Amino acid sequence: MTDQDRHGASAHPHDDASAPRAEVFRGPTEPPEHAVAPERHPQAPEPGAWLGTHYDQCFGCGEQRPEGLHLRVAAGPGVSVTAEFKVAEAHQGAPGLIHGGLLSAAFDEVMGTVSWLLRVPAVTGRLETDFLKPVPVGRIVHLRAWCVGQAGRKFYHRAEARLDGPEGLLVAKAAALFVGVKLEHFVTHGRQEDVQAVLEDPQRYRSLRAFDVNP
Ligand SMILES: CCCCCCCCCCCCCC(=O)SCCNC(=O)CCNC(=O)[C@H](O)C(C)(C)COP(=O)(O)OP(=O)(O)OC[C@H]1O[C@@H](n2cnc3c(N)ncnc32)[C@H](O)[C@@H]1OP(=O)(O)O
Repeated sequence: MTDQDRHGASAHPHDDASAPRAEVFRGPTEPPEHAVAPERHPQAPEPGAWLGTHYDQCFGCGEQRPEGLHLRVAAGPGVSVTAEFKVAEAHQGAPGLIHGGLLSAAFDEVMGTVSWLLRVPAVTGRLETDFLKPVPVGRIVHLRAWCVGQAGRKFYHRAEARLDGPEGLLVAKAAALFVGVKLEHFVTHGRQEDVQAVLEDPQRYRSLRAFDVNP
């Protein structure tokens, strides 16, 4: 059976007149035509400044999670951040290699931290990862994430991971759609004992005030 037999008159399924048109295939992580360039908040930390953990129990950046990634994220130029972590024993999938889901988690964390420069609390709507090379235990993964566009509440981010430093071997790439939310999102949906603990801790509350200036 030929392609023509399978899909009617045309040789390719996407040539079928009843199939969705090309723009439908752009994908939800691609900024639409009307997207605007993201704006770095005037009070965002200077490039090079450490952004610190947003929550000490966070798997990505929290200091209190022994098995976590312990990402240290720094503001970069424009609307970008950089970060590094060391691949630990607890991060293995195949013997001696990082678990792919944890690399995606690292991307999620750094792209999530881009929100700090925009001063808009946002959560991941969609996250795509291209795994290009295996990543061994014991190596440093250097990450960079940046925002490529905004359309209303939707923020379009990109990220890359390189071995050992900013000029190292490119091992993975990611694209994501983040959706801006109100702080109520966290307060309403989080397990209440954890939410209360955060709200009652003045140190944590100070870091959350970064978001209050935003409409
Ligand atoms: C106590 C306080 C602590 C605070 C600490 C801060 C910590 C931060 C931590 C960060 C940690 C790291 C980060 C993490 O790990 S964040 C954790 C992982 N993410 C989540 O848990 C998010 C779960 N999802 C939701 O809550 C809702 O679905 C959201 C909020 C995302 C949207 O529901 P909402 O009802 O609000 O809005 P909407 O449905 O009208 O959608 C709005 C627009 O977005 C478009 N869209 C949505 N989803 C998708 C999709 N999948 N593909 C394509 N498009 C999508 C949608 O079509 C629409 O477009 P348009 O029709 O307008 O054109």
